[in-house]
Amino acid sequence: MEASAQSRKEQAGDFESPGPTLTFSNISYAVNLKKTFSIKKGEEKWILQNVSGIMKPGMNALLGPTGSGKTSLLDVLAHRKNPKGIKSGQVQLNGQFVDSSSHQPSAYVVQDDILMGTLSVRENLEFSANLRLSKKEYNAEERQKKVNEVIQELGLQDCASTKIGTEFLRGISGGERKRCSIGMELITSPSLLFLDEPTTGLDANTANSIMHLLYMLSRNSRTIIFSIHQPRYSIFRLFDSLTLMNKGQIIYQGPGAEALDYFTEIGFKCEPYNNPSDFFLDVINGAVTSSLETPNSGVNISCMSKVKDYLTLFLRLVIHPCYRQYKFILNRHENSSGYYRTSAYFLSKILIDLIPNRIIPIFGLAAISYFMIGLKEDVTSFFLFILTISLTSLAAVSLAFFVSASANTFAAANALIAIPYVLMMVFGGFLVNLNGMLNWLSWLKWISIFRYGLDALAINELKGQIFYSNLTLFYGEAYLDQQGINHSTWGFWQNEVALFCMTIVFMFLAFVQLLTVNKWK
Ligand SMILES: Nc1ncnc2c1ncn2[C@@H]1O[C@H](COP(=O)(O)OP(=O)(O)OP(=O)(O)O)[C@@H](O)[C@H]1O
Repeated sequence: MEASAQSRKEQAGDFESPGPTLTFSNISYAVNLKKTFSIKKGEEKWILQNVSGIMKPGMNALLGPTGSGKTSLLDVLAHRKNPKGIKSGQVQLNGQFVDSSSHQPSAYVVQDDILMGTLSVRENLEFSANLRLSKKEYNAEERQKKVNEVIQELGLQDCASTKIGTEFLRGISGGERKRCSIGMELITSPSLLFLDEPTTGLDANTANSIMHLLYMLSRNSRTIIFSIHQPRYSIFRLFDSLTLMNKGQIIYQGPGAEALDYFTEIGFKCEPYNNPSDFFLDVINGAVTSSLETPNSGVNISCMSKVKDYLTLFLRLVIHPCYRQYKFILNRHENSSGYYRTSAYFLSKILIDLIPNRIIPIFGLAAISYFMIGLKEDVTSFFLFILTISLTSLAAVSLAFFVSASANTFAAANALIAIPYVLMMVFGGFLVNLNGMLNWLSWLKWISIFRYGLDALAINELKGQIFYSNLTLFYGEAYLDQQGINHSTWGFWQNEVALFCMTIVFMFLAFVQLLTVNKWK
C-alpha cells in the first residue's frame, strides 16, 4: 500500500486545471411505497439518511454493497431525483447552493448506454451535438469541431465510422460503446460528470481502460463522481476520494489511499494481497470483524435507546412510591387534629419522611443499579444522577402531599392523584416525542416532573458520548438535538432548578391546604 500512497502523492499534483467542488449536507431521501391504483398514501422507505460529504476535483468513487444507496446518492447530487422525495439537505457547487432549477454544468452517464445502434460513433456524437449545443453559440462548423475534439479525447478515431451495432448488426466493442456514451455527455463540456457504474458489463481490461480515461478527464477541469462495484486494485488506485456506503449511510469518506489505514485503526485488518475494495465490502457485510471490541471511545448504538428505557424505569421506580404517599398524609392529618400544630406536623413529615424515606434509599438504589445498568462511569455523572433522581422524587412526593391535602376523602385523593401523574407521564417525552406533539398541548411539557427528570438524566448520560452502528458514529448530542433537548450547561441545570422550584411550590401549597383542612375540622 505504501507504493500506492506514493503513487497517489505523485498523482496529486497532476491536475492540468482542477474541476469544481461539490458539497452536500444532511441529505435524506425517501420514496413512497404506494400501491398501484391505491389512493392511500403508502409507507415511506428511507433510502438515504442524513448523508453529508464533499466531492473534490478528481476521481470520486462511491462504493458499497448492492442496495446501499450509491445510485440514489448519485441521482440526488445530480438533481435527477423527484424533489418531493428529498426530505432534507442541501447541495453546493463551489460554495453556491444548487437545486434542480439551477443551471448546473453537469452531465450524467447512465449505466445502460443509450446509443442508436444503426448509427456510427461519429453520427451518434453529431446527434448529441446538434440537439444539445445551442445554435446561437455553436455554428455547424463549431459543432463538428466539438465532435472531433471528443473523438480525439476519448480515443475513438479508429471506430468513428463504425456502427454502434444492434442485435442483428455486429458493431463496436463494449469498451468503445462505453467511451461513446461518455462522449455523448462530454459534448456539452460539463465540468461535473456523474457516472452510474461505468465498468459494469465490461471485462477487466476494458474496465481498466475506461477508468484510466475517466482519470485523464478528471485531471482536466472535470470532477468525476461515479458509483462502482468491486473495482480491481489497479482501478482502486485511481480514486482520489472514496465514499463507502451501507444501508443509505456513509461509513467512510476520505482519500482512497487512507481508507485502509482508517479501517486498521478501528481494528479491521486487511490481509496481505487482499484487494482493498473487496476487503471494505467484507467489513460492511460483517465477514471481517474488528479486533477491537468497540471503536476507541464508542458505545454500541443499541445502548443509546436502552439508556432511555433504563432511565425511565428508574424514574418510575422512584416516583411510584411517591404516588402512594397520599395514604399516609391523609391518615395522619385526620388523626393529628388537635394533638399538635399543623406546622409541627408538616415539618416533622418533611424531616422524618422525606430525607430517610426518599433520599437515603435513592443513594442505595443508585449505587447498585447505576453501574449494573452500565451508565457512564464518571463520578460527576453519578452524583448528578443521584441529584436528579432525588429532586424528581422530592417534586413527585410534594405533588402527592398537595393532592392528598386538598382532598377530603380517601377515595377523592385516590382518584385525583392519578390525573397529574398520568398527564405528566404522557407528556414527559418517553411515550411521545415532544417535538411531534400537537402545538396546543405543548405547554403540558412545562409542568411534567417526568420530563424535567428524564431530560436531565438523558443529558447527563448522553452528552459527550459517542455511539456506533456498523462503522458509523453517532454523537449523543445529535440524539439530544433530535429529541429537542437543550444539552447546554444551563439546559441541564434548568431541569434541576425546575424540579427544585416545583418541590417548593407543591410543599407550600400542601401546607396551605393542610391549614385549611385543620380549620374546617
Ligand atoms: N423508487 C424506489 N422504490 C423503492 N425502493 C427503491 C427505489 N429506489 C431505490 N430503492 C431502494 O433503495 C435502495 C438503494 O437503491 P440504489 O439503487 O441507490 O442502491 P445501489 O447501491 O445503487 O444498488 P446497486 O449497486 O445494486 O445498483 C435499494 O434497496 C432499492 O431497492
